[in-house]
Amino acid sequence: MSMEDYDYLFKIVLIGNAGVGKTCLVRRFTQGLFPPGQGATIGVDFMIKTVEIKGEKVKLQIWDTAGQERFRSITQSYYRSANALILTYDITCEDSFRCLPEWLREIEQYANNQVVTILVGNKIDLAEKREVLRQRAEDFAEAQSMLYLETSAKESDNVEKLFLDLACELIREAKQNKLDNNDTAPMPGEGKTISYLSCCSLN
Ligand SMILES: Nc1nc2c(ncn2[C@@H]2O[C@H](COP(=O)(O)OP(=O)(O)OP(=O)(O)O)[C@@H](O)[C@H]2O)c(=O)[nH]1
Repeated sequence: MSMEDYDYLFKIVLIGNAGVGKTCLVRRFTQGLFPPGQGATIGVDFMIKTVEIKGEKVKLQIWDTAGQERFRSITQSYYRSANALILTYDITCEDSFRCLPEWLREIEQYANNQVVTILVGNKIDLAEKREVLRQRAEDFAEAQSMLYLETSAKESDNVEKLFLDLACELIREAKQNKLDNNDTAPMPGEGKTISYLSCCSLN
């Protein structure tokens, strides 16, 4: 019998400006809590959570990177081995949205070209402070062939959905790759689009 206690292992890396809520999203998902007075991440942090999807055990290795510019050279080295990237911004902070093209350049430069990327607008509990309209973010995500989801780490809105839908998509891709026997591996530089995930609707 195998010593491994899971069917799949995926690496998910969170990136985005400082203060958008990456650490809170990870803590909410892995520990079910919203940490009071969450300090800035130094370098990179990581957590593990194993979930069961349709009878298969999926181990998620979740890497939480520091948004601050001065850690960029450390965090870049985590992109390459990522199966999925969660590009996060704060819906109450126009600046964090305006920086997205910069993050996309980082992804293009450092991530592998099969990486699955999802754009997340966090802090939807602060609706009255919203600076980035949902439609604008959806249009941006669509133009970049990314999925889009809005979350609240504080209120636990869409946080489970974010990670579980990603896990479903990664399983689907892993199965597809096995079937294709790598015949249809994307050409270098070719982006990866994913269709929206209804396979694991959990609500
Ligand atoms: N209202 C609200 N506040 C949030 C939410 N998520 C995070 N915050 C707050 O936003 C601040 C930054 O959260 P972090 O999770 O540390 O942000 P980060 O993106 O990990 O920041 P860096 O580690 O510096 O890159 C904290 O004060 C959190 O309490 C949310 O969903 N709603």
